Amino acid sequence: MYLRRLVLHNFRNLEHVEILPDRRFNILWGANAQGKTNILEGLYLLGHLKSFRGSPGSDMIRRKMPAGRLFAEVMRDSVLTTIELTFRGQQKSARINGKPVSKSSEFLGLFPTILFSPEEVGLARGYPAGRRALIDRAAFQAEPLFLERARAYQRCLQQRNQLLKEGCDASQLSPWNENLILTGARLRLDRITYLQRLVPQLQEIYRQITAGQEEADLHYPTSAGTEKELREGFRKELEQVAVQERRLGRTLAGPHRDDPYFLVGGHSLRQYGSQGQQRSFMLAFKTAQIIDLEKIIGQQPVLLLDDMTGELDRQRQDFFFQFLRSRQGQVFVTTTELQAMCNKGFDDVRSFCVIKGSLNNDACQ
Ligand SMILES: Nc1ncnc2c1ncn2[C@@H]1O[C@H](COP(=O)(O)OP(=O)(O)OP(=O)(O)O)[C@@H](O)[C@H]1O
Repeated sequence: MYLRRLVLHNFRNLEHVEILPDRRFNILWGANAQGKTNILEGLYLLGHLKSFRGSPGSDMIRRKMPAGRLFAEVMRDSVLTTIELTFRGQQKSARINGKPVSKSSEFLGLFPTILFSPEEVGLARGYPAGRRALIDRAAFQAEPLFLERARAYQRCLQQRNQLLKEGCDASQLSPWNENLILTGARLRLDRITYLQRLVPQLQEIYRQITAGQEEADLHYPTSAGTEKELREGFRKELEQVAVQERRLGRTLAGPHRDDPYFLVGGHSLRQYGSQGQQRSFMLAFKTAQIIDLEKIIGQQPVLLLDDMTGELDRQRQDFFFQFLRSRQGQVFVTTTELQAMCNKGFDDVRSFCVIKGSLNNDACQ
């Protein structure tokens, strides 16, 4: 699977950019704040329908313009599919092969991408929500059904929080408890199932990155079990916090509060990990995610690497670029240093110089 053509129109600072990428390695280069990451964001949006920057759709439209548009030609097993996203005000509409799409599930999965960005390195040290989101995004991509089930939990959680806020009585809350337990246990099981597949791979890669010097691990806070056991466990947690929940008016237990812990050498990465260990962990996580996704979907996802040079030292970069060379998939990487990136040993590299929201290879020579 690869991207054959990309058009970004009135998207962020890009007035009209058209890219005919190489099937393997593409470098988006230029000075700071020119629009390189905006192009990656457009690619990510076409795969995930969401920005990795957490921005609302209206932020994506070029300032003073009524609408922005992303268009891509995707080749998969010699079949061409066109995908298109249009942003107008707060509205976002999607098309596949020119036909409007009503359900996001029809669109998701057509253009699988995996992002590696410097911001993600901070997740190991940050709030639990970031670590949950990292795992969820990876799991949803491999198993789109997980996303539907996670949304069912979120909807139930919001309703239950609303009732708690309004000071409802126990009988009103009871059906919501049951639904929360059902959907919450399912969400925990989905996360645990995904991690059971991912973590052995992550451990192996971490060993390789550190030349066998260190071990990494990732634990989900609720112990694995059957769905029934997870339901019973969640029920007990809710019973324990029932009084406090009524006082504070919100749900205090459940998968929305779980804190997955990342470990290196048996110690918490968040509390004791060095910068280098955090970077290595994230590199191992992402590499494991790529390998897993390739196995699951039988296609190579497109990799989006946002300026990794500043985040990874030479040894880790060498490891990662060796891994990239060993696979066949398409890669887009942003950098301010073209030459450094060209020296990574790729045979086919196409570079695009980004200046003030336009492509201009001549001006960059
Ligand atoms: N909606 C928008 N309309 C116009 N310009 C925008 C919009 N959103 C962001 N920008 C501009 O896009 C530019 C940032 O682009 P981008 O994040 O792609 O930079 P970059 O080339 O990746 O830089 P760096 O190397 O610093 O990461 C900024 O100048 C910002 O003001």
